[in-house]
Amino acid sequence: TPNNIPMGPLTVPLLGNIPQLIGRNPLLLFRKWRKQYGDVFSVYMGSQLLIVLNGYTTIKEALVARGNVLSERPHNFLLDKIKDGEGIIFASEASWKKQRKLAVNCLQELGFGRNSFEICVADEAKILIELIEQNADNALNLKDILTTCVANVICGIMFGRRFSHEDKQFLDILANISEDAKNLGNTNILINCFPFLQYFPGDLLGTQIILEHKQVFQKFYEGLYESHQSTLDENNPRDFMDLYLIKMKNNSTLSSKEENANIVANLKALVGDLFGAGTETTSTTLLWAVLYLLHYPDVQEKCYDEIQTVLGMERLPSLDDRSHLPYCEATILETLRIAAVVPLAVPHATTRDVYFRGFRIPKESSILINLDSILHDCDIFNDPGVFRPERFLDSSGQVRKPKEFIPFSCGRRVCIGKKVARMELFIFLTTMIQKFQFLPVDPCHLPDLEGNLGLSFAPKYFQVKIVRRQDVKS
Ligand code: HEM
Repeated sequence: TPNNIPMGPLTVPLLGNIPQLIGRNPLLLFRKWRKQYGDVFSVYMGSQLLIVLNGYTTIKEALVARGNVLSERPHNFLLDKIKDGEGIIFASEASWKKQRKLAVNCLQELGFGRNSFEICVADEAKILIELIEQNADNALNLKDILTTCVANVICGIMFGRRFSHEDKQFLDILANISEDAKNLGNTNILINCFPFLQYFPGDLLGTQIILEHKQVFQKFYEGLYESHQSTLDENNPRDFMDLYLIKMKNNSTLSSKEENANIVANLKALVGDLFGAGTETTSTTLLWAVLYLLHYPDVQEKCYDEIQTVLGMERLPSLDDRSHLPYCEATILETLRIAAVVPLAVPHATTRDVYFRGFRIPKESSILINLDSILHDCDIFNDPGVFRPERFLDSSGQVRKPKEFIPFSCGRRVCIGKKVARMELFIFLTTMIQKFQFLPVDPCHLPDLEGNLGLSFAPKYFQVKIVRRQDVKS
């Protein structure tokens, strides 16, 4: 290929590979193109070059050994419009380092990801059970209940409070996050290549809606910031917002209005990143877990039996039980693998020309980290399309995690919420399985295992029939 850029599928003038991708599942196309062009191939979105990296060895080398030059985030039209402050997820290298370090410090001080944090998760799991209980015996879409409970775990740490399941503003915020996660993937492609499409009447690509949501988020975070600022006690930080404000004040050399505005914009961006990333991903994984349990009732029964043997019906699961519930833990790992909720990670980029595996990755091209190519690699995971928790157990029945299992990515940009996500998945899922049996609404038509790919990979709308375990007829 010209200039040593990786090979890739044939392109159409002006549009690149957009015609092949629109309306298709890119993950399936990428599997095919990997076979044709190898672990490093090119895709063009209009004139924009995307380098797609596949396979464990290639991705590990790119993100760890070459992480210093391949961990930037790309700029694009829509992101630049959405962004106000820096945040972490889409921040570019210079401010990212500072923001990520600060966020990780604050979260660690608050016990995020440590066992002390478990109480927040366990309390929310009890509420989850009550809410499901109220709807047992009916056909139920679990999405809203799960999302609200997962979001409230993050709200506890970020804002020191939880929100009611009937709070209209909160529910709207969560619905907006979910809609954006779904739309951003598709909208991103076209609007970034052809920004003039934003002027087409009728909000053809849903760009306006994304920008309107941004205003709603800003108002929500603004309200929380103001209530924190006006009641801040520097010697007694209550939550992430307090800690961040105190740290920024102590670090600050200037006290100009401009700097204050900057701090507030960065705080809102950071809180938005943690709230968005922490809510959508974990609740979607739980939803996939329930969907797979419908398709694999034997797995559901094995999890239930294990919980019964170790905990019985009354004592709720805690993190200390994790090592005694290896089958349940393996079921969670298998869900993270097969569902691959963030299958293309978050796009990476380069700030200069980089030579990688004999190819040139030109400055400012986007790099897609195809985690799906690892999690569904048949050389690593036999029969990757089959849901089989046993693959994560060794011969003595203990959990065995291959080094290639990286649903949270790896290297400098590795997910900062992975410990907390694993904790939430364990407590929420085992508590639900202990109390309820999940059944298909129509046993002859199981809900689809195909998902929708946006920023995350989410199941299509489905309902489930829930029966209290004490009512299950043996
Ligand atoms: C099942 C749940 C989750 C999955 C599968 C997941 C997966 C990922 C992946 C694949 C990335 C991209 C890494 C890269 O660009 O190479 C990421 C980034 C990130 N995740 Fe998660 N995540 C989950 C939960 C969470 C939670 C609970 C939080 C926080 C509360 C969180 C916060 C973040 C942040 C802030 C980043 C950006 C890191 C950076 O750019 O430096 N995630 N996550």
